[in-house]
Amino acid sequence: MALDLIVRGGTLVTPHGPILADLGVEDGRIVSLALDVFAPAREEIDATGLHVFPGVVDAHVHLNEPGRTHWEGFDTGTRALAAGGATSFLDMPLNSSPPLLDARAFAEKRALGEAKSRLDFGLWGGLTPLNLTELDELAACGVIGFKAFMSHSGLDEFPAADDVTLFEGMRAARRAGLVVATHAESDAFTRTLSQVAREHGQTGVRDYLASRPPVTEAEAVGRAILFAEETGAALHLVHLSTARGVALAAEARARGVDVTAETCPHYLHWTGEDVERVGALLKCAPPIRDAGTREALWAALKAGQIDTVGSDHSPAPPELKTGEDFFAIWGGISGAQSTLNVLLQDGYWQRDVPLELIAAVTSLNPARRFRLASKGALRLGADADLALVRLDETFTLTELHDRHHGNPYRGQSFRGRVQATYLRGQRVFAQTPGGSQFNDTVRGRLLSPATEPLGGV
Ligand SMILES: NC(=O)NC(NC(N)=O)C(=O)[O-]
Ligand SMILES: [Zn+2]
Ligand SMILES: [Zn+2]
Repeated sequence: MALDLIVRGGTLVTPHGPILADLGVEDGRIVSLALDVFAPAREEIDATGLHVFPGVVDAHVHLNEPGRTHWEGFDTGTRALAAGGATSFLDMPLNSSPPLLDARAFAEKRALGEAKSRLDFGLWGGLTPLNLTELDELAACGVIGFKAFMSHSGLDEFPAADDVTLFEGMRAARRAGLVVATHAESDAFTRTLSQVAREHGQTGVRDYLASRPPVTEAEAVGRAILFAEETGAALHLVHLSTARGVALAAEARARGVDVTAETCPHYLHWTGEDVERVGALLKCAPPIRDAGTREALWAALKAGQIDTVGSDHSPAPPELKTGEDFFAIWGGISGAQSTLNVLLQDGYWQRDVPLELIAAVTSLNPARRFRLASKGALRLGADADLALVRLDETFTLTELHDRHHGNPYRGQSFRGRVQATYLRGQRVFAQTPGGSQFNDTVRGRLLSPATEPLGGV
C-alpha cells in the first residue's frame, strides 16, 4: 500500500530532541518515522534543510465569531494561525457574541467553526456568575475547560467571577474533570487604581501600565492557587506577565497542586518602552512590563516553569485601537501568526532555548494539558500536524493574515520562517516565491478533551 505522503530528509523536532529522519503519513496520521522510509507514496516533500515541528497548538485565541466577526473570525484568524505554523487552537469564550456560556452558544460556535475554520479547534466555556448552573451541560458538550476573569473582562456580558463563583466553578470543573483557566488580575487593585488615575486625568500609556502593577497579578494568582488547592481542581494560569506569578505556580505544583502556567509572546518580546513608542497595538491586560521582567520570564521558560506559550490573539477594529485615553482603548494584541517567530528569534537564536523546549511549550504541553490525544508531537499514531520551518532564514514580517492591518509585529525582523503547514497530512499553508498560499478546501474538526488519561510520548 502506498503512503499518502512522505516528508523526506528534514530534521524532526521530537520531544527527545532534533533527529534527521523521514516521516510517512497515511490517512492523516504519522505511520512511519525512520532514517529512510522505503515505501511508494502519492506525494513526497523534500524537506532537506528544513526543521519539522509538531504543529503549534495555540491554547489561547479570541476569534470572536459569532457576533464580532468584524473584529476577527474563523476564516482570517485561522489563516494567520496557519501561516505561523499552528494546526490547532482553543478559542476563548469571549469576545464572541453571545459569549460561550451555555450549550446553545456552544452549538452555534461549533457549527461556525466546522464550516469556516481551516484548523482543528477546541472551545473554552465561560465561568461567570451568570452561568454556574450551565457548567455540567457545557462539559457534556465537550468544552476544553472553563475560563474565568478575576477582574473586569472589558465586556459587561462576560462578568468577572467573584470568589464564590470561582470557587464553586472549580468544584464543578473538578467533578467534570476539566481545567479552569483564570485571567489572574486582582479586581480590587485594577478597579481602584484605574479609577484614581482617570479621576486625576492621568490617562497616558505609563499611567495605564502603573494601574496594573505586578502585585495585582501575584495576589490573584495566589488566590486562584488557594482555591485550586482547596477544591482539587486543575488550574491553568493564562498570560502570566511576571516571573513572580510563574514562581507561585511552580511552588504550588511542587507541593502537589494541579497547576500550569502560560505566558504569551508579547511578554517575551516587548517592554513598557515599546508600549510607549508603539502605543495602542501593544495595549493588553496584564500589561507588558520592563526588560528585567522579560528576562526573568525567559529564565523561567528555560527552567521549564512555563508550561505553555499561547498567543492571546485578541484583535479589534482600528477605531477601537485609537484615542487619547489609553484606559479606554481596547486591550488585546494581534499575535496569532508570530508565536513561533518570537520563540525562534528571541529564544532559540538569542537565548539558546532548545528547539524541543519550543516544541514543548507550543505543542506538546498544551496538547497534554487539555488532553488532545492525537496532537502535540511527531510520534507514531499522532495526527500529521506539521510546521516546516527554515530555521536560518531571516525575513521581515510584512504579510499578515489576520483581519485588520493593525499588528505590532508588522515590520519586525525574525530569523526562522514557516515554509509550510500541514493539518492531518494536508497542506493548509505554503510560503511560495509569489507569496502565501492557502488551501481553501480543508476544514478543521472540533477537539474535545480525551476521557482516558494520555499515555507517554
Ligand atoms: N476580552 C479579551 O479579549 N481579553 C483579552 N485581552 C487582553 N489580554 O488584553 C484577555 O485575554 O484578557
Ligand atoms: Zn485574559
Ligand atoms: Zn485572552
